[in-house]
Amino acid sequence: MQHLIEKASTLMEALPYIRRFSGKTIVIKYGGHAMAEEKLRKSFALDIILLKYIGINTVVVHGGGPQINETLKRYGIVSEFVKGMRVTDAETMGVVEMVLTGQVNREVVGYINQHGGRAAGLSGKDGSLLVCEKLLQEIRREGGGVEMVDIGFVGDVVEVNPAILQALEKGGFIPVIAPVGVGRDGQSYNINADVVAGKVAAALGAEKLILLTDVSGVKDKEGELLSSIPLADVPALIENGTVTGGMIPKVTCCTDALAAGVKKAHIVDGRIEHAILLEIFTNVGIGTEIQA
Ligand SMILES: Nc1ncnc2c1ncn2[C@@H]1O[C@H](COP(=O)(O)OP(=O)(O)O)[C@@H](O)[C@H]1O
Ligand SMILES: CC(=O)N[C@@H](CCC(=O)OP(=O)(O)O)C(=O)O
Repeated sequence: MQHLIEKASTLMEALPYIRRFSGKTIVIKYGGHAMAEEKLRKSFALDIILLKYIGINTVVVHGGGPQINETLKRYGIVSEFVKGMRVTDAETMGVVEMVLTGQVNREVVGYINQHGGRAAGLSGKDGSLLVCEKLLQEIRREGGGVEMVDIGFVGDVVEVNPAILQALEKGGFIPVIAPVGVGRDGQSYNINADVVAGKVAAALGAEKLILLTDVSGVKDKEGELLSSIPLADVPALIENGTVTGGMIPKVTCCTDALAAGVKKAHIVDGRIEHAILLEIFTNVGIGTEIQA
């Protein structure tokens, strides 16, 4: 009996959030640690299924950096990163597309469906969802000056065509997107998955963007968690070296998404079971909110 009362009171606490988000869109970037452990894969799948069940239009974008690294290593291909983006030559692009669309996407769709959901996998090529041009990465040179660096087939998303996502939603499916885009000439492009999540959230006018990662959130120079960061403070955190590497695309895609009208953007600890439900349905802050 006590157990039932506890369950009912938890549900009552969640009700205002359920009402608020029902019928709205939430975009979730799935990556890092949450993909590596069975219990976290299961809790992720169950959270996504629950969101869909209560009427939230749920869209998943997955990463796969560690899986790409593993396969590149097997082929003896070395890759480097510039400001969190993988330098992607033609050979690397082949591996990236194979791993993201042929392996990781299938696995993520598999976890969700295995636990009772209806996920359908696609990449940015399907329905021309993510049209890209080559991204030139801006690098500040010591002693001043800025240089635009060509990092290969890394995509700058210039057009999002969400019709395919809307068609899947109508059919009751949960779209699971691999971060590969297409140029107007048919060239495949490698896109950072956080960037894809931000662009898709903006195109769908999402209520929330949640980036699951392998740390507790954005930390300051002393290693303390910053539970909220005003949008205007983000450039300085990058300039002064507080935010580096893979955290750069995360914070910048949150600021871009907020500027494009997404209501809330969060960087959340994917190592916590049911991190998504805790973020959406409770007052417990479990990461960093980038505030508009
Ligand atoms: N200020 C910061 N706060 C937290 N993590 C940071 C910060 N700056 C850089 N990082 C690094 O960013 C990483 C998260 O980015 P990434 O490895 O690309 O994650 P994911 O695989 O989840 O996309 C963290 O593991 C951490 O090493
Ligand atoms: C351009 C670029 O860097 N693309 C990423 C795509 C995968 C990704 O973003 O995976 P995570 O979210 O796990 O890091 C890459 O090649 O690793």
